[in-house]
Amino acid sequence: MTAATFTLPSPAKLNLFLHITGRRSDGYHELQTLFQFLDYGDSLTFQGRQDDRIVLTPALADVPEDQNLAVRAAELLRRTAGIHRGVSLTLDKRLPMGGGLGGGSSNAATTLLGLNHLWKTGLDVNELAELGLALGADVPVFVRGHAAFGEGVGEKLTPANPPEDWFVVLKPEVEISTAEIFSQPGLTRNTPRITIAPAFEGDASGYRNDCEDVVKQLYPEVKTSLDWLSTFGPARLTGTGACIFGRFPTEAEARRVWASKPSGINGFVAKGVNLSPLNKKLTELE
Ligand SMILES: C[C@](O)(CO)[C@H](O)COP(=O)(O)OP(=O)(O)OC[C@H]1O[C@@H](n2ccc(N)nc2=O)[C@H](O)[C@@H]1O
Ligand SMILES: Nc1ncnc2c1ncn2[C@@H]1O[C@H](COP(=O)(O)OP(=O)(O)OP(=O)(O)O)[C@@H](O)[C@H]1O
Repeated sequence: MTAATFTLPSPAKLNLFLHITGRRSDGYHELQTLFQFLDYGDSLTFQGRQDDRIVLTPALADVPEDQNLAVRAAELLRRTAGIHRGVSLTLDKRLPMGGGLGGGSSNAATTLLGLNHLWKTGLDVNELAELGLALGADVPVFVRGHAAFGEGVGEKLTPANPPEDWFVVLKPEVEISTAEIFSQPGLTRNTPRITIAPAFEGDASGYRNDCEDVVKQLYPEVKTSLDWLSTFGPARLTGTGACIFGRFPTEAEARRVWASKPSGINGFVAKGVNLSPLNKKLTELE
């Protein structure tokens, strides 16, 4: 039975590595990346409505409601499924925006899966992932809900099982636009393609994030935070930044490092998970 009101997680992702292997004729970059989810993120509450309006509260500063990826996902699903139902969405935003944690993409995926459930739209996961891709390159991995090796612009996904380590995630106080980083002349775009075994279970620390050097040059705050976090263990940029993460085998070690961080820098401690908390919760609802 579909409950009238329910809440679903909208987790963060990390790019455990991010290689740029080329550029397509439309300017988009060909990537190879390893996505893993965090057991930390936003949440969305879904409540059916008597009318056909899609309403999101509270509003996000700087994002008009009709451009919010959750609202765009709801409209796209409704149009595709040819239905006329409404919904009230309540967004509990914890993830920093423009941080490389995929918050907007995750909100879109949670909305697609949540409304497929509420409206009994009956689309399968492949159809939902394809719809999601029209909203953003990171949406399909959140829809599928399994850690994955991503290729293309991130939409060709092979399930993976990297170690479920603990992470200290820091958000240096800068805003970084993905478009700005991908348009930098100094970005390397020729990393040789790698092959990883299906269901990769290895350690991503031998690989890198190709955006890191450019981001560190443009944003010294990111370099300072990375230099500090690297003194405790492997540390890296996620996506095009601004967030960086350090990897630790235990929660206790991650929390010890977190406790010693310089004042004035935000972030959180979270566990890396290969099954998305979203898909786990949906299974319980169904
Ligand atoms: C960096 C990643 O987070 C890695 O997971 C994603 O590839 C970002 O993908 P996304 O959120 O869909 O990116 P958007 O914010 O829509 O992209 C903004 C702009 O970045 C550039 N862009 C983005 C992704 C990509 N593979 N190549 C690009 O060149 C394009 O100019 C695009 O217009
Ligand atoms: N629901 C939403 N949550 C966050 N950002 C949104 C949302 N809807 C639209 N946006 C817009 O999308 C932009 C990117 O937000 P997001 O949090 O996904 O960035 P990101 O973490 O850098 O993502 P990525 O790693 O996919 O590049 C924001 O700056 C904002 O303008």
